[in-house]
Amino acid sequence: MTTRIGVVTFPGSLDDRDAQRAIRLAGAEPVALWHADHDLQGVDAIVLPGGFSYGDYLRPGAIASVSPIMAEVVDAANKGMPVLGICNGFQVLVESHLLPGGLIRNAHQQFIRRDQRLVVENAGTAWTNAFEQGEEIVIPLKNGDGGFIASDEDLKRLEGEGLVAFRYRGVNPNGSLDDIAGLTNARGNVVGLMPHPEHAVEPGFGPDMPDAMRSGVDGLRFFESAISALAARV
Ligand SMILES: NC(=O)CC[C@H](N)C(=O)O
Repeated sequence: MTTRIGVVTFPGSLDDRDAQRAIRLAGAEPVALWHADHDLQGVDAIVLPGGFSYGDYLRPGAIASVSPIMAEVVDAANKGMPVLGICNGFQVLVESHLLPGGLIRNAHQQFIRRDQRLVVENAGTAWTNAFEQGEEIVIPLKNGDGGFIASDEDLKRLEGEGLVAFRYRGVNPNGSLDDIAGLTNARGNVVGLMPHPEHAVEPGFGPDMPDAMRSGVDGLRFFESAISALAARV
């Protein structure tokens, strides 16, 4: 049976269609979910996409975190459903307390767009199992509020328990603590990151890849990871 992965659209979501397309290219069926509904339509996994949900009012992700659909997403995540938050989706996960810490204005106060090198620090999650531990990947980054912050206590726990899923390599583009680009929960089903895997799923349309050894489709493996994590479960 085809894996069905839901993509939530909030008012102000921008990358929901790209996420749906990435899911399709990875071999799963994308299912459109609406922020005002309480219905997850029986999906197997969920993506919270990038954008500016509710105009980033209050704080990015803050209003989305209390939208009707998020009550269902939090419940499903707590029961083990794979949930991926991309950029604004990561901000929503943090605001929903599914992941710790916060995301604040980039240290240089500018919106940034770049093809970003990352290290996969935890290849044991539902969204990263197709990678090698310590593998370097390149996917686009584009945000204004990507600076990861956390209390000393949370940071110590994240580092100590291997919950840092991705770290920036080369350049720390936004002043994130410990170069943190993405996190996982302890169970490995909830992952959030600032860069955008759904924009690196097709050769020629993703990051500019000067290195001939690279394909530009590193993002596809996030979605393939979830498909195989779900297949292994049944
Ligand atoms: N690309 C995005 O998802 C943008 C996220 C967020 N609203 C920001 O600017 O930080």
